[in-house]
Amino acid sequence: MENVCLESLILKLHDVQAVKFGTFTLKSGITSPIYFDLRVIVSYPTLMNQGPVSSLLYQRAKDEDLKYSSVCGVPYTALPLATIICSKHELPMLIRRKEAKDYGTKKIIEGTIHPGDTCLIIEDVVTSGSSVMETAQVLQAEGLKVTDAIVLMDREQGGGAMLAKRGITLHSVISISKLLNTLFQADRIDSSTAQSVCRFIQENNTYKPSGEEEKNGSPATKKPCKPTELSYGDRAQLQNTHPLAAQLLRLMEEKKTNLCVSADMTGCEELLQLADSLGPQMCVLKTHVDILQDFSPAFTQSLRDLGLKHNFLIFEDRKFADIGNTISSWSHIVNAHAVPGPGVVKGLSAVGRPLDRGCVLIGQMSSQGSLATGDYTQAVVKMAEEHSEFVFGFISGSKISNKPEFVHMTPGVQMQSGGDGQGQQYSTPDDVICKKGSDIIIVGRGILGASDRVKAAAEYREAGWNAYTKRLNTSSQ
Ligand SMILES: O=c1ccn([C@@H]2O[C@H](COP(=O)(O)O)[C@@H](O)[C@H]2O)c(=O)[nH]1
Repeated sequence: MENVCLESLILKLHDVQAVKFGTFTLKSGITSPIYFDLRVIVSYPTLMNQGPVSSLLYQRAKDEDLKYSSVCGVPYTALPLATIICSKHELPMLIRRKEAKDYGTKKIIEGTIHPGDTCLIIEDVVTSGSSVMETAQVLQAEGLKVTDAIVLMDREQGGGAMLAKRGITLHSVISISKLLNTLFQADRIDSSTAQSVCRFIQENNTYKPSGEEEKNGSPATKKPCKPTELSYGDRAQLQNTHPLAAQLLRLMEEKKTNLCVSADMTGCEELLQLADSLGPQMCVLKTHVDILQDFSPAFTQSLRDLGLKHNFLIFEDRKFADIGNTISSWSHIVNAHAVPGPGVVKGLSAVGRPLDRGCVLIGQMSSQGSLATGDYTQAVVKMAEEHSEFVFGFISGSKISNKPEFVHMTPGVQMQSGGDGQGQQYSTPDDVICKKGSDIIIVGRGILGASDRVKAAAEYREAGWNAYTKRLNTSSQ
């Protein structure tokens, strides 16, 4: 099924308000942040007919190579869809009545029934799967076989698993994940709406597997709703992305690197040589200039020149935690603890913003026993969101904000997990980027301690990038 076609259908469904976001009370009494009203599509003939709905439903059955002799739409919304499919492809149709007539034939199924034949069910939206099941039972009572159902929109709330348990395979044209991703990427919804819908879907699964199934894995278990991961390049283009974060994400995509080298050394010359030799491998060079014994303003200029030469940003890891009237204005990125309160960000921003600098807040630390956890980390995320004109990301062990405009940078990375015996805790590039959802690996001694630093940096770069592409590929769709 062509993606472009699917995406254009999703946008059209949103245009005609067949998909709505807000607060809706469902038949069950549950409050949902999303509502589907596909009944409206009957008023849009191009959407129904030449438009993609009926053709995509038919195509889905074709893609699965399903064998069936008749088609039955679940009343009422799917009735006209089944009609279009059957008339276009010259297939016999069956109509299920909601109530049997109390006169004449008293039939509940209209059309010619050939017991033993297979009937394909068509449905507009599936939540629990009960409507598909009711129709299947009526058809089965007439001697028909029902093995598959095609649905335009699967809410991914357990309908597929329930039907699978009863021998019916559900094939969906649009998954909720695909819908959310398409609308998000088209700027129709923001990331917090996408996240809240996902949460709702995950927390409101209608299928309760039996104890035995839980042990053995429930039938047709799907990947949970999860918005598709945006690439670094896509995130650079988001409206809310800070200009410095956009520059960083763009250069990461271009250079294919998410490696930040932590240049913890005491001599300017050695540091400049390192920056020059590792420049092609990294997106950021992190410094601790307070440990440089021969620091001078000329050094910062040379470092900036190398940044331009190799297209990397400079991050001075000063970890400001004061009232905020001091800042190193020569580095692109600074970081701060949130402990002093928002004043630290305001102070740094007063100097840094006019120079197009940006700040990352320390949300978590890699050191053993760190107090930056739980509510503290959440408070840091809130502070970042409230000061996103200057704060564009975090130092953290994992992704701590779902907003794709924020960049996560993780220290404590080596090829083998473990520790340095002095409190530093190491995770691998794959753990940090793929499993924990961070964006940038910060590597110090893993590279500085290697006999061949260029080779080691290339290996970390490759490991970090592979973990990122793996993450992109394993996200839904
Ligand atoms: O939580 C934190 C915050 C910052 N760092 C800094 O990262 C590097 C890590 O160096 P390695 O040699 O790779 O251990 C270092 O500059 C720290 O100051 C951190 O480790 N943890």
